[in-house]
Amino acid sequence: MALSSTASAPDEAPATTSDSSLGDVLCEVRDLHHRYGEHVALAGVDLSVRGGEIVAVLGKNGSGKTTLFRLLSTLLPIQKGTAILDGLDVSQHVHAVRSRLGIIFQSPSLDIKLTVDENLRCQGALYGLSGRELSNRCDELLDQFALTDRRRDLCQTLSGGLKRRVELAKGLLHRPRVMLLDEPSTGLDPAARLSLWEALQQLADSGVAVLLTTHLMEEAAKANRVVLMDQGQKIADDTPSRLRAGLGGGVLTIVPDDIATAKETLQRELQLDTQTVGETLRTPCDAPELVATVSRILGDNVQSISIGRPNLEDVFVAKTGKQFQ
Ligand SMILES: Nc1ncnc2c1ncn2[C@@H]1O[C@H](COP(=O)(O)OP(=O)(O)OP(=O)(O)O)[C@@H](O)[C@H]1O
Repeated sequence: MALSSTASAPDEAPATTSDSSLGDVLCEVRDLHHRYGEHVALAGVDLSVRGGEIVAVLGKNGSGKTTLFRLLSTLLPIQKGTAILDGLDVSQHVHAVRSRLGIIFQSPSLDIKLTVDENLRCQGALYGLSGRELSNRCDELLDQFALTDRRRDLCQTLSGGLKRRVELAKGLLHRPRVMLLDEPSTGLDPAARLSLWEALQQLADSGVAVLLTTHLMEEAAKANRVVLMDQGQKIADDTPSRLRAGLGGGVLTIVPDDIATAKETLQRELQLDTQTVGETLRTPCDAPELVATVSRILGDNVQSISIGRPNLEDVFVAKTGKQFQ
């Protein structure tokens, strides 16, 4: 069994964008509600994203993330509340809002029977670009996303990561001020995710407001700010490090052989409440001596015990009393 009281590997890059380096608020949502019939999908959400900022909306399946995006992208009418994009009221300026918005939805939007170039050109034409302007813009984006040498390849021959980069380039052709990405990492391997995040950071550095949804903790932890959603409501909104620091103290992580028995033993013997997270039991812990006590109580039924910093999953559990997964 491994015992450790050192901090676990950090799950996030620190939020590096200081407030002074951010631009104007380009996306603002106030008291946004949405119902599908009797079902409440959004119950009064407030949210803002400034130019240069990457904000991750993190929530379990069904928490309302996609609904929020559909409203912002004018695909659903706003029933109650307001959404302002680049100074324009979304419910009143549908076409102007669309021209300022880049969107990447969960489902792929590329025509895989066309080349990379052809996909970009079709998109450009939809936004009224043509001639030299369109050619120059395609060249610029292909270069930015390291796609120039693949421009004549059919999209069906590209890897998942490359396809996502083409989608990003496509979404950026018309120079949107706000970029919405719904679960952008879906289906990507770790290397492709890394490359996608580099591209997102470049975007933010160029002044674009980036708003993305995710249900991946490690992805949200890379954003400048995380908005935690649960059952159509915002339950937290801060930088990843401040959210984690807000919990204070550390978190005890136990990897038992038999998780159910260990949970029951800790409750019975120590009155210790633990949350099951994957194959582990986790609980807030400010007393390092608890490691030895838990080890003694669980005996052979434990592979490792460690104390580390809280992660965003711990924040979610603390705010909602529910497990994230
Ligand atoms: N067209 C619809 N009709 C009825 N209910 C819907 C519809 N679309 C979504 N919902 C419900 O609204 C709630 C919010 O759904 P939404 O898709 O916005 O959540 P989400 O956080 O994006 O989930 P996921 O991570 O699974 O995409 C869920 O309870 C969902 O079942």
